[in-house]
Parts: sequence; C-alpha cells; structure tokens
Amino acid sequence: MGGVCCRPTPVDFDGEVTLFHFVLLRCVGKGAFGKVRVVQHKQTRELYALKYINKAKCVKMKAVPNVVQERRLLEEIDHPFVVNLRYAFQDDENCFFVLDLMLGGDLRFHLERLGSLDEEVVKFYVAQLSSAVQFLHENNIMHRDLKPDNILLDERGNAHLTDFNIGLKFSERKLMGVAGSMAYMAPEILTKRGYSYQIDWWSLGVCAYELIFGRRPFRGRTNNDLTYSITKDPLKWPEDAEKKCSRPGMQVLKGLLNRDPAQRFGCKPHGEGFQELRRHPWFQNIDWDTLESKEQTPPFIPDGKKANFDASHELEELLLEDNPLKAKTRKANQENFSPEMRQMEEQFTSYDFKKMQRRSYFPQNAQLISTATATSSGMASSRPSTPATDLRLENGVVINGNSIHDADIDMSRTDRMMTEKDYQ
Ligand SMILES: Nc1ncnc2c1ncn2[C@@H]1O[C@H](COP(=O)(O)OP(=O)(O)OP(=O)(O)O)[C@@H](O)[C@H]1O
Repeated sequence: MGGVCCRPTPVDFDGEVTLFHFVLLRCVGKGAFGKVRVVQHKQTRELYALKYINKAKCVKMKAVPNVVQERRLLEEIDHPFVVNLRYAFQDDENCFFVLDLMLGGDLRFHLERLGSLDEEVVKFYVAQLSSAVQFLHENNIMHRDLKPDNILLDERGNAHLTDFNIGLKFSERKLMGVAGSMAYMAPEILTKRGYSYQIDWWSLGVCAYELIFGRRPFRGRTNNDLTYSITKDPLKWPEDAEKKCSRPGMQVLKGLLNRDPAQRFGCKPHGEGFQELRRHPWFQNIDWDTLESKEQTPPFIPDGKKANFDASHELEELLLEDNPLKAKTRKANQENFSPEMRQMEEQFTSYDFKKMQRRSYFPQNAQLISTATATSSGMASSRPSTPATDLRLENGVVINGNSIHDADIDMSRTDRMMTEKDYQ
C-alpha cells in the first residue's frame, strides 16, 4: 500500500513536453523572475538549461507581454551563436524555457574575475556575435540588450547571445521607447530621435571596449551624467590602450561606437555593413567560412573543472527556497484567471524542437523558417492555428496581423536593468 505514493509518474514522451520529461540538476543562475538550472531530458539524455519564470510574479511585475514576446521571438531564431530555444511549456506555477546549455559562464562573470580579456579573445567573440547580430537583423529582430551579462560561453569557449526579454521585431519605422541597460544604450535611444537595429552594433562596441580595457567607454555617476557622456563625450582611450589593443582593433571599436547610426560599422543595409566588418584588417586571422560551424578552436577555454557561475544560487536553492521546483500535473481552473494569467496561459504556447518546425508569429515572415529538425507529423495541439495571435502589450498596443512592426513596447519595466552597476 505504502509503496504506491513513491512510484514514479510514468512519462509520456509522445505527448506534449512537460517538466516530467526532465531530470532536474543543479541551479546555475537567477534572473529577474526565476531561476536557471541544468536539466537532462530523460529520453534523449541531452543536457539543457531550464529557465523558469514564476507566473504570479510575472503578472505582478506586468511582464507577461515580455515573456510571451521572448517565447515567440525565440521560436524564430536558430543560430550557432545564439542560445536557442529547444522546448517551451508551462504548468500552473511557472513558464519554462528549455535552452541550449552554456557551461562556460557569462562574460560578466569572466570579466569580473579577470579584469579584462585579451584582444584576440575579444576579437573572436566580436566575430561570432556579429554573425549572430547580422542573422537577427536579417530576420528583422533587434536584441536591444547586448551586454557581457547576456553573452554566454559554451564549454569550448564559443560566445552565444541570450536574453531576448526586450527583443523586438522591427520595420522601417523608427522606435522611440527607451529600453535596454543604460551603459550599453546607443545615443539615438537616449536622444529620443527614434532608433532602429543599428543600436545593437553600438552595444557590441561598448561590450568589446569594456572586455578589452576592463572599463566602459562612457561613464557617469547619475543617469544624467551617463546620458551626457554617451551622447556628447568624445571617445577616449585608456592611457595604456596601445598595450591592450592594436590599431585595427581600435579602428573597429571606433567604427562601432560611431554616434551616427548611418556611418556606424556593421550598419549599412542589406548585409553590406557586416561584409565590410568581415573584410576589416582586424579580422584578418578569422576564418569566417568555418566560424559558424564552430570548427575553430576558441582562444579562451573556460575551466571545465570549476563551476563557471555564481555557486551561491545553488546554496540559496538548497537552504532558502521554500517552494523548490518539482514536476506537477496541471490542475488549472481557468475560470478564476485574471486577464493577464489567461493571456499567459493562452499565449505561452508549447514548443518542441524535435517535433515542430520553427516559424514566425509575426506576419511579415509567417512562413516556416527552419526545417532542420522538424517532422511534419508532430505538430503539437497547443500551437495556434493562425501564425499570429494577438499579443497585448503593457501600453495597450495590440500586436496582431498588421501592427507588430510598428509597435514599440513600453519599457517602464526595464529600469530594473539600469542598476547602480550600469551607471558607474
Ligand atoms: N542557457 C544557459 N546555460 C547556462 N547558464 C545560463 C543559461 N541561461 C542563463 N544562464 C545563467 O543564468 C543567469 C540568469 O539568466 P536569466 O536569463 O534568467 O537572467 P536575466 O539575464 O536576469 O534574465 P531576465 O532579464 O530575463 O530576467 C545568467 O546570468 C547565466 O549565468
């Protein structure tokens, strides 16, 4: 009798993906709404990163549209230098993103430990990340939050862009909403004259400068000081700059940190900017043809024996978490849902990369975007029957069949990203 309660719940791998499909392993990170931990798929034995977001907290912080937007954007993306989505699902408490696992830690972690990184290492990351940024822009996706915290290394040392929480589909029309982490924001965001995809190239320039020199190019003690510095201060080099960076390297940094988006490196339309960047003498020793297939040996290999993340997350989970993550069968009674909870329920749809083709939720590229791992038979029932379902944003804008390109998200929530650290 007593044995019945201990019998493991049988797992239906043919059904929709749930937390029961995974073995929960160690905690590796903490985000604004939830945690990140290593998981293993019980059937394939593959390891992944599970990012889970508490739904109640998300509703309280008015972040439902961002989470839905991130889920939708991630389905469109599949690139060697992006932390790609593999599965998505929800239970009564959490929304789950199952992502490529990056065991090498984030670049903020390494920067804090090393003080600065070797120019050759940074060049390698800039090459990989430019390829990711170019891919996103070709697909009309702006990241808007490129910073060392959002660049993760795999165990071999390849750089990957993550966190599409404030990512956005863009069109010809310029955006006005102030979003991102202030220290990495392009001047055109702060001057509120309207901006577009070029802002990601600026942020890449700030990251590269910070990684090479161990300090940011523009600084200020207050928001106003930082805004002034980003929009007006001439670009200065540290006194020992020549010891840390070659002349071609400085040319690329200067090119990325050009205040004029039209002149900025990487920004010429139709991929011309990216081609120009690839041809720059700084990248002479980068073999662009084999870069994306990850055939090259990265110049910095993270220490595989040590944890490349803050181990306090794990301790916190063990000692302080009063509601540890556990797979539970759903019993949601949708009648009592608030509109936000219902929105999350309906729009954070399941995704399984083994069974489904990636496709766009956004009208201008609603066609299937990748057939790499898909089998046509496995479409899950939770997938909406039309490519774009309405997504109501905080500012009341409804993203539907026509308006996504023109919509900007009210980023009032994103001041959480402008932490003290960002002003220094
Ligand atoms: N795919 C991954 N593989 C390994 N570790 C990861 C992965 N994704 C995130 N992490 C770790 O977990 C930490 C928190 O990630 P998460 O994306 O939740 O935080 P965040 O940047 O605050 O996100 P958000 O802004 O969405 O709250 C990261 O700093 C990183 O160290």
